[in-house]
Amino acid sequence: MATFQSLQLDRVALRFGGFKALDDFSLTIKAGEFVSLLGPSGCGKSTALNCLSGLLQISSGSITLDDKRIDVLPPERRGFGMVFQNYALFPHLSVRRNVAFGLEMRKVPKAEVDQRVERALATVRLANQIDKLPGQLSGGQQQRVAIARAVAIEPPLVLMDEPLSNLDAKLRLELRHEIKRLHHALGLTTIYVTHDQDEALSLSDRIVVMRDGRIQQQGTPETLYNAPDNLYVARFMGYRNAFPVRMEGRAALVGEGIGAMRFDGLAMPPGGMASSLAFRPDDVKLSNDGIPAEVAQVEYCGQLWLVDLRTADGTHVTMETHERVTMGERVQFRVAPDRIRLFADAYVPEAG
Ligand SMILES: Nc1ncnc2c1ncn2[C@@H]1O[C@H](COP(=O)(O)OP(=O)(O)OP(=O)(O)O)[C@@H](O)[C@H]1O
Repeated sequence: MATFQSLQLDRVALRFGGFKALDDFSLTIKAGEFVSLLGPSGCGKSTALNCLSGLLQISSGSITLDDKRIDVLPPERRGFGMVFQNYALFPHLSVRRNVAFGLEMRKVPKAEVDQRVERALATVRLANQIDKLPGQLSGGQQQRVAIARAVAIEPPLVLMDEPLSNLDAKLRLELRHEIKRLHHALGLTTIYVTHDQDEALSLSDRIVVMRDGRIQQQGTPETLYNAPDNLYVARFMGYRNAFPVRMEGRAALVGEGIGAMRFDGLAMPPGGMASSLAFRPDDVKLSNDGIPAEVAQVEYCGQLWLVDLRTADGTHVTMETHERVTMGERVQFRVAPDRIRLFADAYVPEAG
């Protein structure tokens, strides 16, 4: 496997006409890391990946691999492995020939090509499908061929653009485990684009949350999950209960009048001004002396119930619980102060 110490993007920008799809994008990736770019559709994830691969030419800034400037090189000279959402296999070539293709392009001797193809296919557990055509394989198997093709060239970096999006839920989970296993087994440095919070959390050493072509926050999955910097990142991390907030002394108030929810003992955001508040459904607990609410809706999800609670002033709070509740029931709930985040940024209703 080709090795390096670090890959650095320094103030990279990419403009399509007057539109900045990527702006002031700086990121350092160490060898062996698994880094996810996470964000909604159109935030610039694929653009960032394509700038790395060389499919897009950056407008300004630089990309360096150790001390070598690579943004000036064409894609084939960068030599990164790529895995796309739509597999991008040659339909008329066998699995063996698909995986061999990149090696043949690099003029690797035939005996070594055979060896490396077989090894790569064994790694993704497809050794017994080597002579099939892509059309004779399931979606999950085709994506494993694409992964084998990417790793067979032993690249310094593997770039994956939503590789699991076209698969059904069960296969997605299976292949997610497979990607994690491969990453550890091969020590692959991987940059992974996704809009799926669970994928990013389960796979990554580090997550980079993007918005409008810029980095909002980067950190370990635990940091982003437990301490998002702002409401935008929080929503991506599952803080489904988000509200505008009013401070009265040290108390945070959500809603109006006597039905307002009151939270005490919360940590203020840096700067000391709070405009919004958020917490996750799994941090809402039923309690005998909490905030009164009525159960407005219950969804059974197998392991738990997803419950829509309506407070006295009509505010809706989503709770995940293992306790059975019924529609119309009157309950009380609590959220531990250390599970509630106050943010400086203003509350905006979620799009869609
Ligand atoms: N060739 C292009 N010409 C003009 N604008 C483009 C082009 N390619 C992408 N864009 C715009 O750049 C922005 C970022 O696109 P990009 O594909 O990187 O987003 P993304 O986060 O990967 O989204 P998705 O998850 O939908 O693929 C979008 O607003 C998109 O419309």
